[in-house]
Amino acid sequence: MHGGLSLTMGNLYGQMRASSSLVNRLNQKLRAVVNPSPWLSQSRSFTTTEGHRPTMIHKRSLDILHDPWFNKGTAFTMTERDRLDLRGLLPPNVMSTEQQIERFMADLKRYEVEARDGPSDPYAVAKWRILNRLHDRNETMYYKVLIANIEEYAPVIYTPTVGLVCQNYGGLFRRPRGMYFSGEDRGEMMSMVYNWPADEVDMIVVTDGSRILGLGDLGVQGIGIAIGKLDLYVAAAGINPQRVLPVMIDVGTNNEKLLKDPLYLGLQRHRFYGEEYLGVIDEFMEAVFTRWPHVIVQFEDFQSKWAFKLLQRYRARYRMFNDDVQGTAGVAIAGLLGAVRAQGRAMIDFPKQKIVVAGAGSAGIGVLNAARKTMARMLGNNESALESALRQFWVVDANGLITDERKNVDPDALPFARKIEEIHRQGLKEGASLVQVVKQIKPDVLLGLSAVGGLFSKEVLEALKGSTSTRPAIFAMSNPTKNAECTPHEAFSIVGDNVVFASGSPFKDVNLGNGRIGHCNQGNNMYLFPGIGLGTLLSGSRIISDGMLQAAAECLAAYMSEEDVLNGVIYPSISSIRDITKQVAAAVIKEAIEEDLAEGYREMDARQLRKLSQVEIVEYVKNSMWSPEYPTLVYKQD
Ligand SMILES: NC(=O)C1=CN([C@@H]2O[C@H](COP(=O)(O)OP(=O)(O)OC[C@H]3O[C@@H](n4cnc5c(N)ncnc54)[C@H](O)[C@@H]3O)[C@@H](O)[C@H]2O)C=CC1
Ligand SMILES: CC(=O)C(=O)O
Ligand SMILES: [Mg+2]
Repeated sequence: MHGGLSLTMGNLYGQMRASSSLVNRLNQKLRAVVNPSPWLSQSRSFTTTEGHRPTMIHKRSLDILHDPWFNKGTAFTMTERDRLDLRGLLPPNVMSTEQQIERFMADLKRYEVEARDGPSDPYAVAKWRILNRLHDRNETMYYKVLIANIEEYAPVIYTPTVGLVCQNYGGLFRRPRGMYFSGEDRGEMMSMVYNWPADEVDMIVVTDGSRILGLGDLGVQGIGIAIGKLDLYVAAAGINPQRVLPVMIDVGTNNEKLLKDPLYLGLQRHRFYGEEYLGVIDEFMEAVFTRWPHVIVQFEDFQSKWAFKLLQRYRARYRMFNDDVQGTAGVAIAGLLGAVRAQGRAMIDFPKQKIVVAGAGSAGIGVLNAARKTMARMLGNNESALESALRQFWVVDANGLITDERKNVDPDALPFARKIEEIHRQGLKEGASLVQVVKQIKPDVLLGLSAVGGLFSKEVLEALKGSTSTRPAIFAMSNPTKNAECTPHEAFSIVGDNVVFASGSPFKDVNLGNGRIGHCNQGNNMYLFPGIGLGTLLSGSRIISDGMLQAAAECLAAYMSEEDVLNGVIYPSISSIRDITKQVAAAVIKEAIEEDLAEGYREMDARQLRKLSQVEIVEYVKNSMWSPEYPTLVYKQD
């Protein structure tokens, strides 16, 4: 790999006899590591053609990958990975040098063609690359730039651009970030977790790449979403970047294109399923919680079938949550309550809202469950309230309206299957189309988590004009931009100037003429997950309870003033995300204390935590948040 640049030990000592000043210099080098300087590499007398004898190296693990002289990237063989503590620090597929060059060249050539992310910003990927290079070079500066310009760069490091980055990760991959646990690592995870250099890790975001945003199965390339989410943990929640760990669990892919791509970086086999799949995830959880017992694990972008199962499997045992199910639910609840207030009504009127949801996957069902519970609490918090809340929802998936006549309804969606007699009375039937449902129900809210761009077609939006609400709300929450169910321009121009609009990825506000603005809110779980993680960390709660999640959602809902919501502004600006996160974290801590879950964090033990006033909790959160400032460095010998 290093060809003429590498030095074998025999060759090195032979050359050392030739020059005593060089000997001194080389001795110096050898004390630390056999790591030839650029000067040496250019010296013709040191060029070797041997290349078969080993190069001695006094480095291990990430230090090798970050050393341009020794790094071979994806070309490290499995035995080398084991010998040098590299297992898990690289994607699992071992590449030849030729393949590496081919991948690099392919990326270089398609640069101009694929650096496009719809009409929003043709240079988004180019910006991502520049930011990524800074991230690799200087973390402090990277986060300084990100925090100071969060509104401008969140869409680059997060949705929508991160989606495009994941799709092209094979080409964009340069220096590894995070860990890769693969199905081939079974039996090894407990030891390989020690290959990560940090003794303390606060936050892990893990994905298996099976449903990245609305882009489907991207296999090992999904690591980009874990990196993007953790960037927000640092920028918004002030989690120390040395204590975050993005993780990809590579259990194969069912993406046929990737399976056939010789340059794909992940395991080239179909996904594990059943007990085999669970075995891999179990082993991963055990390994990370053994090494870092206080870590919080955020599950991200797992396909629905596993999202719910894994949540149920682990939530009582580990400090974990599923962002797509639980984070999204909280953000949607805050927005739905905002939409009620935007109609000039009190929040307590929420149980009267008629809500049509398109999409019954991890995100849609998460939102439905949370909305049902919120309504039930307002209606008396008992079984009959939970039952009657169900009447407010109509759920449409890829096969149309879900009723109890449907065969093989997903168990998580089953409670929301409408009774067929009731549906007939409403002029509908099993499998009715979205447009038929909107026409007949005349809902207050139309919420999309379908991953189908343009699903809220002209016809659907025309139908929504018949809404019985004084101010219908449209949540086109699917990501990235091209998957949004409609654009704000379509919503305002077809349904009317009065609608409340939110989308998962950012759009610009719409000029309605005569100085009026149609506000485009960003309804994205980024407003909650950083605060849920930070609040859990600082409370020392062993689990993340429903109450803590509810407190986070209520805090976000309360963040907006009456004036804001009446103007159709139901979510805050991302420029205040650090402040929002601080408040959300404080609400989570308060709830953990009330539920007697808080065990404290570092010097702040449980007893002291319980004594804090509301103001003091906020202060505690603020003082615990990391800020990007250069520390003074002093050398200390081991
Ligand atoms: N804004 C936010 O904060 C978040 C947005 N999302 C987005 O939500 C979307 C869905 O995510 P998951 O629920 O995990 O995906 P999923 O794949 O599990 O679910 C998609 C659902 O949409 C349904 N669907 C497909 N075609 C449809 C059609 N023509 N009409 C109605 N329904 C249709 C499917 O039957 C399925 O129930 C993704 O685009 C994701 O990016 C997810 C989490 C958070
Ligand atoms: C925002 C997010 O988590 C998603 O689209 O999956
Ligand atoms: Mg997600």
